[in-house]
Amino acid sequence: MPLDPDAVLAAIAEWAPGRRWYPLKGGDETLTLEALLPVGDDTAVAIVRAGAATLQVPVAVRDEPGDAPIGVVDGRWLVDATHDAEALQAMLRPSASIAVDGSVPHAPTVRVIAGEQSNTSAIGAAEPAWIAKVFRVIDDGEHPDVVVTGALTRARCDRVPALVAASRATWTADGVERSAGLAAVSEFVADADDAWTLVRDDAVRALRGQPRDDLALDDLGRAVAQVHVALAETLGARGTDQQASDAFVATLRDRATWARAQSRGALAHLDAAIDAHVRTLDAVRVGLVQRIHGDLHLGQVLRQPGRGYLLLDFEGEPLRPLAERLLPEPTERDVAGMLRSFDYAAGSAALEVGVDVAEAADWYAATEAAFLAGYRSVRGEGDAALIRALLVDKALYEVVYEVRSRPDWVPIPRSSLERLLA
Ligand SMILES: Nc1ncnc2c1ncn2[C@@H]1O[C@H](COP(=O)(O)OP(=O)(O)O)[C@@H](O)[C@H]1O
Ligand SMILES: O=P(O)(O)O[C@H]1O[C@H](CO)[C@@H](O[C@H]2O[C@H](CO)[C@@H](O)[C@H](O)[C@H]2O)[C@H](O)[C@H]1O
Repeated sequence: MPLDPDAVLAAIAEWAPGRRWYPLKGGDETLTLEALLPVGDDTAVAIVRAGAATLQVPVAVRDEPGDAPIGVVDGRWLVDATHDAEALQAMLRPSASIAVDGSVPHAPTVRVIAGEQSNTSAIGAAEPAWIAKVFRVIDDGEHPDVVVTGALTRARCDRVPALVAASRATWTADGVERSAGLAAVSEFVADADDAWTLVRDDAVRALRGQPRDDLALDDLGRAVAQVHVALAETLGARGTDQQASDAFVATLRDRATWARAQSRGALAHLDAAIDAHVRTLDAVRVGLVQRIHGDLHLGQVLRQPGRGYLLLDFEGEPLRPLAERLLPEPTERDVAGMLRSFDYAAGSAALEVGVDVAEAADWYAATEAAFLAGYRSVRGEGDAALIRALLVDKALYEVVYEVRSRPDWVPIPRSSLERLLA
């Protein structure tokens, strides 16, 4: 039975603003339906316009609400198709409006992973198991996660889960043809530990003087460097001339301006220090640029017994426009991202233990040294002045991220900035 577009949109408009992945937090935007792409019986992908964002909402009609009901349409349940094995796999197969590169082994059941995600990921209990990441905010053009993970998979780099398949849709909105990536399916890394938990717990134990395991963070440094080498080999690296270097540095200045405007006063006491920092950017130079991770932090890293550390989620920073996230960047940005994450682990551990973050200084220094030693064993870690500028850049971004998402954590990046800018 064809779905009634008006009824589908009405149900989605009620439900979507309450989802973690919903990008606009005001809640009073008018949603419009750009397309409803059928992908089988009673299943469709709704392409929804919400403010400046385009959202993907896969839906199915069922007799029962299941564990992810959206609303009632024509007396039946409209459900979130990412939670439904049959419907999810229908959208991972080619259809009239959806092209799929690769093929996904059949899974009798799927399980959506819980947590604070920008997208929705479901594990398919197939042989071998896979994880499908369904992008929620979609945009025209290549999806960075698909481009980068695809290149690393083709290069047989085992520091990322292999890309199994990727889907993209084409539709027409207001007479204009649009085409965007919808989902990426990757090898599921079983029995893996999340590196944020490992490293943060290690910081807590260090602050409490408790016995600790060796986390072998030199292997994490090697993993990041191996990914950088593989990306340069597959997608290319190029030198920058003065003009390109200046243009990059200008983006750091713009980001500082953006962060000040978006930080709801959280950076007001650092006004003079940020001004002084912005002036020092004149001396910063960028050498090589290439595709990088772009939002590297410990939450994007898994450790699998016997395999070591692996990197996930090459989408770049979710608060940045997609076009910017596709640009080549200095690898120093990823090195700085990981160092910021160690500092976050220290800040979060200090909050838990109830001590000043200064007490974690030795832990931080040893953690940074292990990571950088591993990185350096594969390739040079880069330009120190650029890394410092990118540490500040990331901490400024993090203040905005925390103001919007986790106000209790604003003090973590803000106290880092106070130290970095002192
Ligand atoms: N290939 C994988 N194998 C095992 N777990 C994974 C895999 N990919 C993602 N995960 C888990 O899913 C979480 C979210 O994945 P991620 O790609 O970071 O999504 P998002 O962009 O929505 O944050 C990760 O932190 C990790 O715990
Ligand atoms: O994982 P995402 O791509 O959605 O990244 C966003 O959320 C991250 C938090 O989940 C945020 O990372 C910040 O918090 C981490 C601890 O939770 C910390 O390890 C990172 O260093 C810190 O930047 C990331 O900035 C944001 O883009």
